[in-house]
Amino acid sequence: MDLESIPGVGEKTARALAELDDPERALRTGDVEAIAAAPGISQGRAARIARGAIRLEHDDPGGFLATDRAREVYRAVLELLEERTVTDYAARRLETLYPSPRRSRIEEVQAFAADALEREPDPAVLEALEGVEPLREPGDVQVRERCLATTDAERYSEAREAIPELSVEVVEDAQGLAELARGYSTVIALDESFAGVTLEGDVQVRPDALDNPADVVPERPLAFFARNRGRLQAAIEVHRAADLEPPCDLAALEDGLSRLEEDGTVAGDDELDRLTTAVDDLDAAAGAAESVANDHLRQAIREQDVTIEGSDLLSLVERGAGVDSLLSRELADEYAAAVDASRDHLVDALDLDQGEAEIARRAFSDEPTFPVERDEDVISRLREELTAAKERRAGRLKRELAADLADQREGARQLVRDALELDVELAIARFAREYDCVMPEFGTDDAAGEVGFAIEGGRSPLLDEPLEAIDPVDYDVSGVALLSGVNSGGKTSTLDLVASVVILAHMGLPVPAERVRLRRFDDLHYHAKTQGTLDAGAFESTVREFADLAQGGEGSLVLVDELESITEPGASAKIIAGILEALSENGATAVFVSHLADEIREMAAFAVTVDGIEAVGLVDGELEVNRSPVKDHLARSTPELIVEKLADEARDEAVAANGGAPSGGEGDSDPIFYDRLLEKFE
Ligand SMILES: Nc1ncnc2c1ncn2[C@@H]1O[C@H](COP(=O)(O)OP(=O)(O)OP(=O)(O)O)[C@@H](O)[C@H]1O
Repeated sequence: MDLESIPGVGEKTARALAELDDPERALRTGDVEAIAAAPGISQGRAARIARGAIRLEHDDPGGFLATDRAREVYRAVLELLEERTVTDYAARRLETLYPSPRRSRIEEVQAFAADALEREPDPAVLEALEGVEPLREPGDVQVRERCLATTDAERYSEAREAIPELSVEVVEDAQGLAELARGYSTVIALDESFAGVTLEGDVQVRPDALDNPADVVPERPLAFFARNRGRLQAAIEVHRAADLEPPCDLAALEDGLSRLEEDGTVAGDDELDRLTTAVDDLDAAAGAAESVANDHLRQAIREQDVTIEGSDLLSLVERGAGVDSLLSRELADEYAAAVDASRDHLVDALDLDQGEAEIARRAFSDEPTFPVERDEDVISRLREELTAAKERRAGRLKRELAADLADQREGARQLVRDALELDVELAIARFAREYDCVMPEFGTDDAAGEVGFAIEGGRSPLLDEPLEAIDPVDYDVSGVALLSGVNSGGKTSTLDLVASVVILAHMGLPVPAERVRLRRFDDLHYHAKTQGTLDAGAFESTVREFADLAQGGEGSLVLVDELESITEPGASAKIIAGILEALSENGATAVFVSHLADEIREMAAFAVTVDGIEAVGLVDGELEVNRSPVKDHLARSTPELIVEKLADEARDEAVAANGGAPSGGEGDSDPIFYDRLLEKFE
């Protein structure tokens, strides 16, 4: 894929994207997280790039959302979807869904959405998703006890490149290797020429080492799994809870992970634990063993009556002999017992095996001394012995576990991707359930004679009301229509409903209605109500904008809310009538909300449809509104209904005051006056 051919991707971004492991996969699957891993690319930019790649694939010119309000509505419905994701990944991935005029794109997402609607948003799955995140590559792994060695400068560079986790040393000859073996637990010689050389220490000759890095540094795959252990366990849980087809053997992966500590070492091996504890506790145990011997001896000395002949004492003193010779002479047995106890203590405390115990026992000399002291050289040897055994064991376990896990790497990646993708699907499923959505039905490509849109039982997701408080709205428009209606009748909410349904439908998603039929639009121009009268400059630019709109318009859906405030009512009606004429001639679909519907109709050179949201009457003194616009019907205005309401109230008051007979002409509430007004509205 030529990255620079993606809309919005220049040379610099293309270079950044090329640094990704698999840029094509990331772009193809809309993996915003992976795209954002490219240097200098934010999540928001990554989503735009992903949308650009999709546009390129579907030959989509873009620009469906042609106005600020259209973009706002898109953002609002997207937010409703994003709110229903558990993971950040899924929220970012949803950003790659955008309204497109292209059939192939709409159908692609529709197929995905149809699968999504089959999903059950089980609370256990949602809970398990909390722990899933895209996998991370481990940071720098450095292994200090192993090194690579070569005599060749070229191999040296090759080795540094292939296995950066180990240090690479250049040696002259076998002598050099021997020196390295003193500093490292394991030396891996890369040159064939060293084959057959025997040296002290763990020196391995492995000319193929660079081809099998995981064998030489099992820490590498282990670090990957250790770093991602929690995420992988959560993804396993998601697969189980949702009963998803797993891309790898879940039990084997789980078993491998359970053998891994968070720092990449191997867990759950008794022998390794024993050796690790022995190394860690060696000093403390040696100190304790000394105390055992000394306590023992002290006790023995205290309890002993030492009888010594004067001549013997004299000779001892003359020889300058210390208490040690006295000990060996008089307390030899006690000393032997005390030292034995200390040796036993050391062996038991560190749980040493036979070979180690033999060394450990030598830490306390048979030569009597008081106080008894460990031989530091012996303790050091023991430490070296234990450490080497520990590293050998850890190395073997790591290699075994790394071999078990290495094959699961791809499966593990897929496992997490599938879990994250499920979150995207579940967000769509939850949105669709909560808003009682259906998949919309698109008509054929040509608009001629076709419905623009027809919504049955639609409920605007933008209304700030609980779903059960929203009255379902039916509304269909083909061609151009004016929408009249009482104040606060729901005209703006109807435009919002149309806009959100059309946007969701063009995103390929289900829509909040009982049934929706529509044609495929090229773009959506939604103009929100302008606040107050525009000044001359703003008026001019608005008229210019509509002039542009009136030029194009074929394949456009134009929604306009109370444009009349752009200037005084008479002039507004003329301008709106002109715009409607042009849009109608161009075959656009349009709904203009206006309080001047009647005047505009008068001005228009064609029979513009006027639909109306009507107050059906007064119920307990409150206006009751039929939220579904009535076709070809200018809605009665609110003032008329208010007068009707006042007339009714006045009549009731009069009846009450006169014990039944309406009088008229008295007090504030004059029914006759209100009736006179009502006649004028007829
Ligand atoms: N379908 C509906 N179901 C329930 N309530 C609704 C519905 N449509 C609108 N409403 C309520 O009516 C209020 C007014 O709606 P809206 O602003 O759309 O009316 P309007 O006709 O555009 O008003 P105006 O005459 O001021 O322009 C909304 O805030 C909402 O509370």
